[in-house]
Amino acid sequence: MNVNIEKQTKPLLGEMVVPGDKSISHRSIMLGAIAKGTTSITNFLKGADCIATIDCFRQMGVTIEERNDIITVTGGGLRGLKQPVGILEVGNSGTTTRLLSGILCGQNFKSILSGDASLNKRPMNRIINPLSQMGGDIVSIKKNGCAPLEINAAKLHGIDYLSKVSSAQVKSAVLLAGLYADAPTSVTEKVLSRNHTEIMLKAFGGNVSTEDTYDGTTISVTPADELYASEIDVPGDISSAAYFIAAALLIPGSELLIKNVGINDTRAGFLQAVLKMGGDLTLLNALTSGGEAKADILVRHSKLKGTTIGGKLIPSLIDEIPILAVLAAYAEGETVIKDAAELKVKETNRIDTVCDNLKNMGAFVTPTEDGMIITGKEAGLTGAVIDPKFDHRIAMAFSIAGLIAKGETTIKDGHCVDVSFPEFFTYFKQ
Ligand SMILES: O=C(O)C1=C[C@@H](OP(=O)(O)O)[C@@H](O)[C@H](O)C1
Ligand SMILES: C=C(OP(=O)(O)O)C(=O)O
Repeated sequence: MNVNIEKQTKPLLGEMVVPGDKSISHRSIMLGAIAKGTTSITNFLKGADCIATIDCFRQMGVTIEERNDIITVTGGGLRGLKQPVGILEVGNSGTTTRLLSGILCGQNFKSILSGDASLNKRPMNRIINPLSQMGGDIVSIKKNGCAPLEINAAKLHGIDYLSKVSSAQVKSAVLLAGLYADAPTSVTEKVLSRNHTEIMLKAFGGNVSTEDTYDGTTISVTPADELYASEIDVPGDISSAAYFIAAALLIPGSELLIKNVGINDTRAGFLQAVLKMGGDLTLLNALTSGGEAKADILVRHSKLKGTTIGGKLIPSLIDEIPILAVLAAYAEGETVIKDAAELKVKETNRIDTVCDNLKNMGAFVTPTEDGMIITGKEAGLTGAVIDPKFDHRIAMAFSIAGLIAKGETTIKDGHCVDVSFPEFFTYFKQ
């Protein structure tokens, strides 16, 4: 399905909410499924990725129901999962694949995980290596370091793992496997990646601790006898809010309030980057609930300037780089995005896909090994046919670019937004 986008000159005024956070939604199903009792989840994101997570656990005998917009997950405890009959289909979701692999390494049955064409090209040695060090029996079936993955029953040992990448998926896979190990497990990251697993594990009764160490941040988990059901209220997804924040920043006269957005420090780097660019953002009604910080975000149209986005900020805004690149194309001066080589191993190579599509719209952009350099264009961008290569973040970022570009923009295969934000184009039209 191609989506056509016309230039929009009317300001964005009023209030909105965005759907629940994808990372937290995945984890609420996973922990609910291995806990004893019934977990209830409100504001769960019904995006394709999180539905893939639900389907995988249903296939392992977990009862997951929806009533009045509340999802309930009835887990049978840490050892309550049953051997799946068929292949566990993880779709487009790296989070499902990597976190679930950590859990599956601790089970006493065989399982196979496989995804779509994009997922089956993404690197899995980053989890195969540490999980194998723990004694896990996990292999890439095609021996190419990618899914499909086959996992067999094994006894797990605790390890101290120094992660090469700041990746919450790697960290979480190891910590979840650590629940099933014979001794404590730790993961050290140079820069702390999103910490939703640690926060939620505590809510389910897990014993997790975090400390600053010489090498960065070390997160430790002790083997658990059981986890216990909890109640999770998922905050709005800052990654989804980012597109509308960007639209309001770019369209003159806009003043938009986005309510109930997750602003966990390890996730909210986008807000810091926008502030560095001179964006007018105000946080209102900030509070912490279930360990996760949230707030309403008031955003007003702003004249943006170029900046450097790199270093420690990168893990906290990694999924927002496509939309930051769009903002940079409209900012005054040069924006350098660096230390973001991880972009190459997402749903697409996001350095190439962003740069190619920005160039199509007439932007001044140069890809680099670990990011890109963008020089803002006073005359603005011109509408174009955008090929997001089935990458939801690229489709949404360029829909916003199309809103302010001259002429018409067409987003090819726009339905790929279903992965993280199925109602995106409905919100967009409103
Ligand atoms: O743990 C998570 O929920 C996620 C972690 C990030 O990936 P990495 O762990 O590969 O950095 C992010 O890009 C992804 O959208 C969701
Ligand atoms: C990279 C993403 O997700 P995942 O790794 O779960 O596929 C994303 O949502 O941008």
